[in-house]
Amino acid sequence: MIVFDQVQKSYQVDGRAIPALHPTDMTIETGEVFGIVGHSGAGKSTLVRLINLLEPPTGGDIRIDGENITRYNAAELRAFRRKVGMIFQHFNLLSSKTVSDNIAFPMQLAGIYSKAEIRDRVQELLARVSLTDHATKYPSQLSGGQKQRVGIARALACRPTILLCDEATSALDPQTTQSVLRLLAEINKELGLTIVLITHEMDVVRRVCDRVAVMDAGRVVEMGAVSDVFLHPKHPTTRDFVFESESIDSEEMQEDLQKANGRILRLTFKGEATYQPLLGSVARASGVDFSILSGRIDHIKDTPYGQLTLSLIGGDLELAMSALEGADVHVEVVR
Ligand SMILES: Nc1ncnc2c1ncn2[C@@H]1O[C@H](COP(=O)(O)OP(=O)(O)OP(=O)(O)O)[C@@H](O)[C@H]1O
Repeated sequence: MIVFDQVQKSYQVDGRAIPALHPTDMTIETGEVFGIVGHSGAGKSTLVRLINLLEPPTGGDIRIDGENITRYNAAELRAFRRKVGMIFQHFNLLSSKTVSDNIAFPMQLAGIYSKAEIRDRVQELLARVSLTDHATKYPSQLSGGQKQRVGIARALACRPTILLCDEATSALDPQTTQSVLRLLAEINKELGLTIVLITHEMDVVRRVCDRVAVMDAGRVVEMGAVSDVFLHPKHPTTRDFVFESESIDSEEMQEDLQKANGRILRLTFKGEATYQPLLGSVARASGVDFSILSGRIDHIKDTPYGQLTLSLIGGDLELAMSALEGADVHVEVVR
């Protein structure tokens, strides 16, 4: 478990302390995939670099599995850093080394593994990231997705318990992004690794994360289960991210809604409710007429969900709303 207790970070610029992370409390559970989303400059990288103490905090305590890592001496810090792997947007591979040698590098640096151990571990990791046939290639001979797979294998070399991902899919096309995210989800499930993933795309959070923190101007402005934050965003920054990921233009949407008659509801179905033929029976029982203004069906990690924006006219609106809520549908009155 990673616990931030009033952790803060300021950078010294021209003799002045500029805050990048205001005092923050946060808990990341062991074995979860935790997303940190925010616009450029929000403080995401700073927050993640505090977890492996690449940046020391200017205040507060960071406890990992009960140990206050901010009090570590140099030797403890070296041992701790082996337990935290990191992957980067631009992969940061060594261009003069082969795929195998890139993966072996952190183990060689650690100086605690035998040659045979390193050789066996590299083979095992090549298989895990499906690059066995590319072992002797150099980074320049690989695609972006393959490079990131090397980055992941290298990060796993010393058997870390935490994997930090800094915009790991931002330089990849959508299809390659999906395959890298699938690999991360697989690693999380099979190795029980805690993954902390920074991104500026809510879609990445939706696909792989269990919980998410939304950052804005050096503060965590919203934090919770992805299904709660994604389906019921509260902070304007979160709403912007969700709308962006759903390609919704909020001004356009407002214009469209103004043209619709009656009461406007936004319904959110989750899990099994997503597939139930509910609207027809509710309309018949309550006598309301409805027209569909927008709708989508998708997944949050493995859970299906659907969202519908409806305008409702006539009939018994109260009855319709309570029937929907009784069927586990979240009902939000838009107008
Ligand atoms: N080494 C540094 N020295 C001074 N200021 C810094 C330093 N690193 C970051 N900052 C500042 O701290 C703030 C947060 O930066 P950070 O890199 O954590 O944001 P971010 O959300 O990761 O942004 P991006 O998505 O662009 O990487 C920014 O205002 C940035 O200019």
